[in-house]
Amino acid sequence: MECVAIVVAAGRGSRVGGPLPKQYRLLGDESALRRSLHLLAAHPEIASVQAVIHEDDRILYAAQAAGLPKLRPPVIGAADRQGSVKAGLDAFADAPPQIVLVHDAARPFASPALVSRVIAAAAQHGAAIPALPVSDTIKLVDAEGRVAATPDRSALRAVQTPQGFGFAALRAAHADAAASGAAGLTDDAAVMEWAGHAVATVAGEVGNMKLTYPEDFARAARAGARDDVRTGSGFDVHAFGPGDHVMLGGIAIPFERGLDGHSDADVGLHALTDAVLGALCDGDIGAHFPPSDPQWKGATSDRFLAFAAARVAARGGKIAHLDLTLICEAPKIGPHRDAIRARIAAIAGVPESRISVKATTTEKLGFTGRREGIAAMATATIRLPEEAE
Ligand SMILES: Nc1ccn([C@@H]2O[C@H](COP(=O)(O)OP(=O)(O)OP(=O)(O)O)[C@@H](O)[C@H]2O)c(=O)n1
Ligand SMILES: C[C@](O)(CO)[C@H](O)COP(=O)(O)O
Repeated sequence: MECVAIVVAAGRGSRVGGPLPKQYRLLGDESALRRSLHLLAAHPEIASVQAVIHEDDRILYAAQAAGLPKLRPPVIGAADRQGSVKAGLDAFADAPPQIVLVHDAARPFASPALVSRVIAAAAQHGAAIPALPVSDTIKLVDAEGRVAATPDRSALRAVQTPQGFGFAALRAAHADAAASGAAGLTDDAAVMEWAGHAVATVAGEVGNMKLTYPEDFARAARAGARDDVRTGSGFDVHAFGPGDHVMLGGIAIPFERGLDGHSDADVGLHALTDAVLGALCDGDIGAHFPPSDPQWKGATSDRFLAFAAARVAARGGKIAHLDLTLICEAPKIGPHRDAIRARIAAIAGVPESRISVKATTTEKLGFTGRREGIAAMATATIRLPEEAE
């Protein structure tokens, strides 16, 4: 069952104000839009992601989308959210998927678990939205602000995105609503209700706030400060054997020997993979890629680090920093340091400015000093959302 996602990001953020639309403002080191795109693009059940943007934001968007997988070219939105969602749906007309999620760029803190919950419920019920019980008493007021009624709070819910739907039903509902001039439908569930469909609810998340007012950015900063920051370490050794190059940090370095190993023996990428898995408390490289399994014989080690990085992303986390130390008398690492940093950055999907590569000898002492092999130590720092607990 193919599932795609639409991220609506064409709003102007007038209630927040400021020189940049709110979805492009930085929250720590990333914008709300990039966080929302990353959440969906990294999710294993989502095939592709369609962003809907304002025509004035093409350059801003390109910077935020850089390097993210599964993104389709953006489409231009409309004057209201309802019209922007319709533009996103129309972009899939040629190859309609079964399920579509619609998510606000302005909700950057949804978790991968919530995405999975909505997809499962949408597949089962045809329409599903995250909902939370309300804790305030809600009043209906008249035009003068006088209380007209107090609805029964136990039946009220505050609803969020991502919202999930059968694609064909949502597209038809939006088309009919637009043709009938039905306006003021502030979420996609309301469009489906208008068209006569039942909508199921799943548990929402307290942390899945929408950035609507200036104060929400201060709240978001406090939430970010509660991220679960973890460090992992990794260590690996491979002995020299016959060959004319060694693989180190994902690049081939010409040398008078090779490194022995079941895979390509890239001792640097192995140490980094274990460091990332260690930070996740997710076993080690041997548990995920057993040397006894013939399919890993001769494998290039970039897949091991990419796998570990994907496990961080699947938990809604990010790699904040990788630090690799290569220990050998030869080959000389210095001339290759920049190439190694660039390669590790590309494999792990982390900016190069967050990758450190160092080298040292053991002053001719021990097995590395006797030029019997190469050792590598690594440290990884990752940030997981608080919900990951
Ligand atoms: N014409 C619009 C209006 C809104 N949105 C998107 O819908 C989401 C929820 O809307 P809201 O929080 O109201 O954003 P804005 O419309 O930008 O905010 P404001 O009403 O304060 O201008 C946001 O990700 C916003 O970018 C959109 O794609 N197209
Ligand atoms: C879709 C939504 O986020 C669900 O709570 C909300 O309705 C969007 O409202 P907005 O006025 O467009 O921000």
